[in-house]
Amino acid sequence: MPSNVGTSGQAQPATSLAPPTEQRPPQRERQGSFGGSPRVKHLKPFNTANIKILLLENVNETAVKALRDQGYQVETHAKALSEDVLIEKIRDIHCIGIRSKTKLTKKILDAAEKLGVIGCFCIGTNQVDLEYASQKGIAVFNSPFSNSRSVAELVIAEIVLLSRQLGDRNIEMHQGIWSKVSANCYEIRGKTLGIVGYGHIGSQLSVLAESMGMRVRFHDVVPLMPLGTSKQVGSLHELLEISDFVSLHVPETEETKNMIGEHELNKMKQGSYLINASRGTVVQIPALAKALRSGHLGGAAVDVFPKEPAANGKFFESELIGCPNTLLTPHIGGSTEEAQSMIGIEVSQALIKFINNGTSIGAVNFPEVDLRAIRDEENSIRLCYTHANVPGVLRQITDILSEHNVDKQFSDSKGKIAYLMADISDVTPEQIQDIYHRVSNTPTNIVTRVLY
Ligand SMILES: NC(=O)c1ccc[n+]([C@@H]2O[C@H](COP(=O)([O-])OP(=O)(O)OC[C@H]3O[C@@H](n4cnc5c(N)ncnc54)[C@H](O)[C@@H]3O)[C@@H](O)[C@H]2O)c1
Ligand SMILES: O=C(O)[C@H](O)COP(=O)(O)O
Repeated sequence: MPSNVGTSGQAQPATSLAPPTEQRPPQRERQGSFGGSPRVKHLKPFNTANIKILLLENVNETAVKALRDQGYQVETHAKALSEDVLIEKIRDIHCIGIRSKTKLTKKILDAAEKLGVIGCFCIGTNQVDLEYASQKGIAVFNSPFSNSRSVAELVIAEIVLLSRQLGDRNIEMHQGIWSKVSANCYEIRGKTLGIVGYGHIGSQLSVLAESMGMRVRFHDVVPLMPLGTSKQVGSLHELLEISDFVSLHVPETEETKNMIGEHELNKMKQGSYLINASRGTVVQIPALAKALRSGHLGGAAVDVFPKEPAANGKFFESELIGCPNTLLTPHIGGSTEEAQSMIGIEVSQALIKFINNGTSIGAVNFPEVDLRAIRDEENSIRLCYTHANVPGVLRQITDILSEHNVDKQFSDSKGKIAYLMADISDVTPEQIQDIYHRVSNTPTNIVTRVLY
């Protein structure tokens, strides 16, 4: 991170921690003063123009604008970058924004010398090595539900399209073939929709499907409140056996990889349909292709694939190409103007709060810590300390801060790391340097930042 946003134990020059007042950006904004409420300090890094942000995969303009408005240097790319280029680019940046295509592996994260925060401008975070990111003190944010409605609406459309074989009729018409059929075409009213994974998308889909007259049953690994008249069933197999449509809405995890293979497809009803808008690895594609070609399944809609092309215009290949009544879409479940705009706003705000204030609320891999606003005093600072979650750390920090006036402090842990925020008042530039130096040299230090 930039000058006053120290990284792994390396002491920063005194000037970067305590710049002369006239060099500071306009950082003091007054809060509305109902009944004389206290003034709050608007924390900002010393020189926001030092903060370099790399946004890939056509992250929405709402985010680009919000981040540029902060004064950060923002570089944008419409596509994902190749591994080699990414390794070069990531070396020097403080924050990266990606969508579902960019894989932030251990190898890539190791190349990132200054990276402090990652924004996934989507729901899924499986493309990031979250555990390794936390070990390196890199916080990861996403947008947990801004595109859920878009995915649910797409699935509703697909249910209707599949049960009327509209994909195939449309292809035929474009080939000049008139083929008016009603055999094996159905209304969706009264049919059973089986939802696997009843989270943000699954539950939204449940409400929409019931409003179309469907009967909804779902399977989830945790007991959840059924919406409307839907019901949770005891097992995946039970759901597969009773459903006319099965729609998958689980995250990519070790448990969901290859969750739907030959055995599961055989459990599904003759002529039923499978929809996958979750992650490509959840379904075994050769087994699905076989079930479609044999006529055991009546059709499928697939939006996500184990291997997806890196960019528009690149070649796509799959065993599903040419299968009967099979709708293939290029991972567009969340690709609507509304969703992308909301995601841009939500994730950029989380990144700004983390960079400027240290707030980790909403991070997927980090303890969630926040403090109320810091007092608007010239010599007050905020210490943000990411450290190994081992006994005795707080005692060391208390020792270091014991000579100072700690206004407030909060810390929390998640797995192997912990995160502490402390607001300290009446500190001189020399004392700030000393605090930074001593905290960042503790043996448990991962990242120490001082904000003012
Ligand atoms: N196609 C797209 O463009 C698109 C868009 C958004 C999200 N997604 C994918 O959809 C997934 C689901 O999104 P969401 O917002 O509903 O997530 P969510 O976290 O709100 O819900 C996921 C649900 O799956 C359940 N679950 C986890 N493991 C399970 C298992 N083994 N068996 C059954 N249930 C299990 C969880 O308990 C949870 O209720 C995301 O993780 C993402 O990968 C795809
Ligand atoms: O995880 C998600 O939100 C979806 O898979 C959408 O990803 P995208 O932003 O790459 O379209």
